[in-house]
Amino acid sequence: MGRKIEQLKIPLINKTIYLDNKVPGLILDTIDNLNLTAKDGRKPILCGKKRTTNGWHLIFNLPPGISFNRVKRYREYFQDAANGLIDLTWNGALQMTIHTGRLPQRLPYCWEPEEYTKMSLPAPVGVSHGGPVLFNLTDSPHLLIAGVPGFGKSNFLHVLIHSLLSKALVAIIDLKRLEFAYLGSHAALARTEAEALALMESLNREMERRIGILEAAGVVKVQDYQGEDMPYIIAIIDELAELKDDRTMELVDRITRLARAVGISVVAATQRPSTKVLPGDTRAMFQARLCFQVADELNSRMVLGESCPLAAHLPGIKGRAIFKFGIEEKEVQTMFLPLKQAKAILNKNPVRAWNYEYQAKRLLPR
Ligand SMILES: Nc1ncnc2c1ncn2[C@@H]1O[C@H](COP(=O)(O)OP(=O)(O)OP(=O)(O)O)[C@@H](O)[C@H]1O
Repeated sequence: MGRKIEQLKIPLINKTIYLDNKVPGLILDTIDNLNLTAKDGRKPILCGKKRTTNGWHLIFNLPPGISFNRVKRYREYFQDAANGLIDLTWNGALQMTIHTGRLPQRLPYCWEPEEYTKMSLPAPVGVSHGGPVLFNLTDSPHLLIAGVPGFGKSNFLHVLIHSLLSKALVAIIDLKRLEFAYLGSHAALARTEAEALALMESLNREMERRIGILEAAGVVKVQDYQGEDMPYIIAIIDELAELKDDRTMELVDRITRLARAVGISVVAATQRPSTKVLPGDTRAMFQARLCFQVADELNSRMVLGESCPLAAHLPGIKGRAIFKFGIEEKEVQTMFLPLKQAKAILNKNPVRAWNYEYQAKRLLPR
């Protein structure tokens, strides 16, 4: 994990809750009340407990007849009882990590990609109860962002773009036309349906070209290719629901299915995560999900998966979201990058112009 974000030192605002001695007892009461017992009447046995900087860590032995999956189904009840977020893992015993500290309500933008030398394309998400959260975009190339208006989707896109500009080419579909205009000379911008289609077509051509080159070189992914410079490309779509053209959506689907190996990622944001906006098959290609406040549990489950209603119960704090990557779900506070600061950063530090000039012709006829 990088030093820069760790240095921010997550303030634990509500220490009275986090110091609450009653949490292990409340979890045991919940086990009783849920009647979480095997057929022979045996219950999970608490065999270890310790305080952490951020809450509690409890270890349970499960008797035969109670599976880890069965306990996981009751996670919401344990969270309500402990008034915190709970991670459940299994390593021969049930590990229950309870986060009862509170996250900061605002986290200023602070990012140095050079510190993450082991990741080819590090993307910052924010901080969780466990510390900084970031992921390697090349491991999980596509990211879906959702949430009702006004809680931080666009701000997160600015954070992501600024964090990646020095390492990747960025193409943006912004049919709302205003939000990303200031990036006009740093990224390929598509602001009409026709430009969005042209952008997706050229990304598709670039994908095919790269697949051909890798095939001829006998390598399976861009990271292993030693020939011509093939920068990572991030295609950002702000408000997926605005893309009405079937052909554009077909190309989005094709790129999410085939572009992983050739260094092209799609990051799509939407207020409306329904299957009409994003069909199930395409949705499955987005392995990383970031969900800000949503209207109800149904919407949360649509974005984060059947078992995750958490985004419907987020506190009404701007920038607060649930990040899901693989089986991990984390409540995060995302970084805040006001537009004025974003512009100032660009003016001070014109990024990657050489690469942009070289590749832009392929990305978008301007
Ligand atoms: N991470 C954050 N930390 C603190 N405040 C934030 C954060 N993200 C957004 N905000 C605040 O919330 C406001 C709305 O954010 P943003 O425009 O990103 O929301 P949105 O979900 O994209 O809404 P829309 O769908 O209408 O574009 C911002 O103007 C800013 O004041």
